[in-house]
Amino acid sequence: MLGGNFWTLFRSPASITCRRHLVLPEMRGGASNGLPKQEAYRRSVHFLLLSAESKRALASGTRSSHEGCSATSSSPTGILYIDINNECVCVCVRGFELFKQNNIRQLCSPVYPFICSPVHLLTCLPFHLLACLLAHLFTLSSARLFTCSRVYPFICSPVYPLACLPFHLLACSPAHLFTLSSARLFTLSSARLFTCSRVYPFICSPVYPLACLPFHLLACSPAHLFTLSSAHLFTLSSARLFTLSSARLFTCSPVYPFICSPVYPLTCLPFHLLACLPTRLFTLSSARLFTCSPVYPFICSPVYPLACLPFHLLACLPAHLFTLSSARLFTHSPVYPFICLLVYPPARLPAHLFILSSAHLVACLPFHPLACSPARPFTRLPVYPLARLPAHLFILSSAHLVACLPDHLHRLAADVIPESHEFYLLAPEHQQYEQPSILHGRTDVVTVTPWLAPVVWEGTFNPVLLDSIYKVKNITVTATVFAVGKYIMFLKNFLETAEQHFFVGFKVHIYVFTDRSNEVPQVRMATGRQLTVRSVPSSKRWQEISARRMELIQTLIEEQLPNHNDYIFCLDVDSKFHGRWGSESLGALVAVTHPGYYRDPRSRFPYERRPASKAYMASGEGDFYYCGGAFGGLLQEVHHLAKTCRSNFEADTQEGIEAAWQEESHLNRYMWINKPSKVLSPEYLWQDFKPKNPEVHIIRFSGVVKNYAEIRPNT
Ligand SMILES: CC(=O)N[C@H]1[C@@H](OP(=O)(O)OP(=O)(O)OC[C@H]2O[C@@H](n3ccc(=O)[nH]c3=O)[C@H](O)[C@@H]2O)O[C@H](CO)[C@H](O)[C@@H]1O
Ligand SMILES: [Mn+2]
Repeated sequence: MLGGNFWTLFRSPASITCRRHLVLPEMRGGASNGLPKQEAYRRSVHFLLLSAESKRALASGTRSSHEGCSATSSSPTGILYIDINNECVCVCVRGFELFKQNNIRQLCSPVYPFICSPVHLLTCLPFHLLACLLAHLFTLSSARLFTCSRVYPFICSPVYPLACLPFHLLACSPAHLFTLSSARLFTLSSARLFTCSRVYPFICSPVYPLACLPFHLLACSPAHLFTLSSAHLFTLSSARLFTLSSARLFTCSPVYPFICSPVYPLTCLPFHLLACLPTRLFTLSSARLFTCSPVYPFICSPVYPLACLPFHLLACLPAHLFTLSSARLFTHSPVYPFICLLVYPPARLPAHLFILSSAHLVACLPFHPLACSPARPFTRLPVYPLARLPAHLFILSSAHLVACLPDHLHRLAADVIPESHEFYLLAPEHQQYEQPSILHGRTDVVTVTPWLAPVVWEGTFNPVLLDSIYKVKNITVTATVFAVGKYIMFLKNFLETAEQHFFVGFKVHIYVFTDRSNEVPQVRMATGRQLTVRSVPSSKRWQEISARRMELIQTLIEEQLPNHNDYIFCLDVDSKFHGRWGSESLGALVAVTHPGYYRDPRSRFPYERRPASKAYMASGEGDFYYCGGAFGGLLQEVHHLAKTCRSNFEADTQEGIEAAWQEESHLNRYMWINKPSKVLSPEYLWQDFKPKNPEVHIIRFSGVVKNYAEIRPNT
């Protein structure tokens, strides 16, 4: 038997070749294949730990004979097994072949599944993912760290101070792993150990390109430490160090003081950060962190394999997070949906964010409101003991594994539960505009609601600034307008004035719903603006036409407007634009105060007052009276509104009741419960017949005077 410390087997070629147990296929051939034993050994570079049972299955597919034996056997693929105290070491001469075997997963030892697992072949995934698999995780957490010395000698061996970071080593991406086990490990053990520093030969060796080393090693290297420390370490060190290091201190090798030392808690800290290879790190620290290129090429670049793991960086430092979010969030790169999207699918949030939430996310709150939201379960996670990384990785496993594969990224995007983008008001860096004041401004009107939604009046916003903020978001603003029956006559004016005033310079898509498609006027539209005509049935009752809009808006959003990050406004056609209606009106849920009632007490509001109706508003209830002729917001918000109003309207119809002002009544009820995030002043829907009040400095949109009897199908 090989005895307790398997490491001795690999420690030097000499020690290997003199052991009968390790008989490699080439060695069997002896002189016939002309390979010196040492060379044969070097080629037997991939080793796996298999259970005896797995070994049997792999070797022959039979259940015969080998259990507990110390003999060797080989498969046609040149795999050789050695039993060590009932653990089986599999030495694979042609490792890649072995890894390519389809059935390898079943053949893998539960003791060390991740070595044989095909998931390793995901080349750009770093150790987390390797470590993430449930099986691995358990292996790592339960068995390895403390008990594995015999089974996995090179981890546990005192010769190998990385004992404190077992999975780091293992974690090396497949390429690394192979490299390590094949080229490096043995090379190292043979070549480096003698020539390099006694303490950590293979790190210190200039022969060893650090670029190929797993970052852990970087993290461990005193030399790197200094390099890294300038930018990161001190930043990182402040809060966590002592807590985190506590667990380590006992287990770490004195050979590696800086791992164990409370001074160097990076062992337990986000080594992801350190994971950047030296060149990257410089890139990071010099170019990125401070300059915050909006493009963030190093993340997206295929040259940068960590591209798949931006969240590590996110997770590491609030600074990064901010940096990243400021760079990313408005670019919405499809390459990086899960970063760029403002809303993480809660279940797929980078686990680090979960884990670090107690420490980090609070700092990031404004940028990651959802991540921090008390509504999200992960925020209730207890403070994560970072020192216990296996558990940490366990959480990772549920979230990451899927999320990291490039082809899953797009799927992720589709899974997003969209929510408000309003937190991400990212202005261009050098935007010049007039200094704002919190002392001077409109005093004749109220500019904020009791729930702190802005009320948009002329003089309360900077249009240039707002446009620059929303331009970079590359949004499309949809507008719906209904022109059924004779109302088609209003359409031309509506469209022409929209060209002049409605979101000029933005992508605008106007949907016209009409029963008279052939009468839709030809209106020249600017680049980026388009018109779509949809046919709708006419009706004998104007009330029905008006109310049915909710249903059609709901359907439109469901069928045609999948991008939930865009905005929509639903407008009356019998109106014209007279002044700017632009980005200042954007918000998650936007309502316009009715020009006829904004000076009135709520008792005078024409809410639906019959309790039988689902639009019922009791006396003493209600904020403002909002008009049915203009409302909007994020697609998802408006969708919810339209769906709700439609179903309430239809429920009323079932009960034989029609609200006082049809869908407008339902809208008001809805807005009472779902407070609009932005309220537009009556500037945004005036009525031509009404003289302008002094507080109204500009009329932006206004209902034309019309003869109801003439244009409506019924009166
Ligand atoms: C300015 C304002 O807030 N207006 C609202 C108000 O009355 P209005 O008097 O403004 O209602 P309205 O006659 O303009 O009808 C609302 C809209 O429905 C469409 N339509 C209506 C009738 C018709 O035969 N063909 C047609 O296309 C058209 O887009 C019109 O703009 O109360 C209505 C209650 O139902 C709606 O809530 C309106 O939005
Ligand atoms: Mn109208």
